[in-house]
Amino acid sequence: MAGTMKDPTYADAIERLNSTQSGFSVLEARRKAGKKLDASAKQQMREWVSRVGYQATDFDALNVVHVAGTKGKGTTCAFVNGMLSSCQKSFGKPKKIGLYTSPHLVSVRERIRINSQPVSEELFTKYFFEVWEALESEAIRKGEDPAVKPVYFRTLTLLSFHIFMREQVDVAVYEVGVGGELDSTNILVHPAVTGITTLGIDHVESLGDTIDKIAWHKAGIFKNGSPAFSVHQLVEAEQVLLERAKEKDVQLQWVDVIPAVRKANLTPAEDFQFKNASLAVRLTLEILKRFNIRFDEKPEGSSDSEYCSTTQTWLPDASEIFLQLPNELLYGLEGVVWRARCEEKIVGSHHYYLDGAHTVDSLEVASDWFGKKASTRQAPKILVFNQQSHRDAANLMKTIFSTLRDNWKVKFDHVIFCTNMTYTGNKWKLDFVNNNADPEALNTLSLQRSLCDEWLALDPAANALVSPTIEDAVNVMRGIGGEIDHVDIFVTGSFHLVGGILSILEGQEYGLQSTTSLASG
Ligand SMILES: Nc1ncnc2c1ncn2[C@@H]1O[C@H](COP(=O)(O)OP(=O)(O)OP(=O)(O)O)[C@@H](O)[C@H]1O
Ligand SMILES: [Mg+2]
Ligand SMILES: [Mg+2]
Repeated sequence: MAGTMKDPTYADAIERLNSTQSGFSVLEARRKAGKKLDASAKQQMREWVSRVGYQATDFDALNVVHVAGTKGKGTTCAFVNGMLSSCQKSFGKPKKIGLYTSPHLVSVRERIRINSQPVSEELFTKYFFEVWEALESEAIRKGEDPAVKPVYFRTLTLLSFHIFMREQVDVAVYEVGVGGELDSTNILVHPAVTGITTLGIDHVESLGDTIDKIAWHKAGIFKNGSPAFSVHQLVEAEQVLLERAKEKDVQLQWVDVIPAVRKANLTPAEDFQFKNASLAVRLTLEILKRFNIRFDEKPEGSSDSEYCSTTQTWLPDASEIFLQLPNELLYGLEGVVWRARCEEKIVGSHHYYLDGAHTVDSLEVASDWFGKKASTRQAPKILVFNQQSHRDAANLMKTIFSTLRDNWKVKFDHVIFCTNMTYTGNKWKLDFVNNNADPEALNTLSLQRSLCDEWLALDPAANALVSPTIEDAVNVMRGIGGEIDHVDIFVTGSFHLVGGILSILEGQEYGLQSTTSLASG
């Protein structure tokens, strides 16, 4: 077979995977040409899938929960996974739960999990090369260039399908990558259920710059025959979702915050999190129906639930407002730790607040969360910020500044702008390689320098500085507050940044322990 290696290693797999990143120059060219997501994307993805030996309908067997949205996708998927895991403990089913999310924090394997654990290096390597070699030999058979491969995210999506099929996962929870309609996950034909989380503005270059265009894309995951749920949205967005549902003959159900979910102990205890969790409960109930899972005890206040008097078992009706959650669902929700989202971590006198937010909406949320916590204390405050992609980094940075000033009267004493490079001396961890950033801008730190100037214009009293790597930033911080017993540090703007800080604070092995991103039950 083409390109077959003797005993390929995990590093070999990651190197090949990284070679599929579009690269900065391709992305630039595409941007300049004003290229939107390619309308033939789905057809191309079906072609790749067939080269690996599947038809899209084969994935019906995965009982997929498919989730789109601007914010809260990953969290909602993690909640569904958490509840299914705790049902698995009580009822022995589903037997294997797949979870496909993005981005990753420290290891790319975090994106593909089975029963909450990232797939092992061994399995990842084995299945990666099965996919890779199938793609090459099919290309050669068709007289095409075997070097042409699907791009990074598509390759990972292909790999996830292959792994979940080969490992005989019986439920798979899928987070959409970008948008919905044209996303590589959207070749799914009969998902078990689809869900839309909160919509806002992001990825304007490919999805459009208004909420109705964005809603149109997200609604692309609705499938005839699959129940669909969405949290409430802005009026324009709701209208588009309803129209798209009608066009596909899908009955769309709106999800309000479920009173019983409101009582759950969730982190952060913010409104958006209760919305994510309520949506997740509704999605999970659809899966429980498929597996004929019913609860033994009928929780109080669930009057018109689906109760079976012969077996004395019970499943809440999805449309019901119930006041108390079955324990499996409650513990499943409460056990979820979705790392780098409103995460607090204490290291000596340093109290870290970490959130990978990188849109205006989510930075407002994250800044409010930090403000609420940190404004109560007289302590030095540090901000560490990076956003290396083409999002409007200056605008994102200003969102942090004004949210904290206006809502919490919080100012930062030190502001550090660093790159997304983890270690000093240009050392990258393979899983962190990002070919999509402008290499020239990284070398000259031009983005960091201009952000630094703009911050000083907003707050001349701040000690604002530029740091070439994340490790350098951590070292600078270690030198701050030697005598002081408490320093509040807000790290935000990018998952690469937060993942980098965490791996420096927790060591290389971070992200591969059982506590990573998800701990359930
Ligand atoms: N429903 C929501 N509305 C607004 N902000 C949210 C919502 N849910 C989560 N967030 C914020 O967005 C951050 C990212 O959450 P999450 O990873 O669940 O989103 P995502 O949709 O997967 O994002 P990404 O586009 O990065 O994959 C969280 O830390 C939180 O601050
Ligand atoms: Mg996104
Ligand atoms: Mg995500």
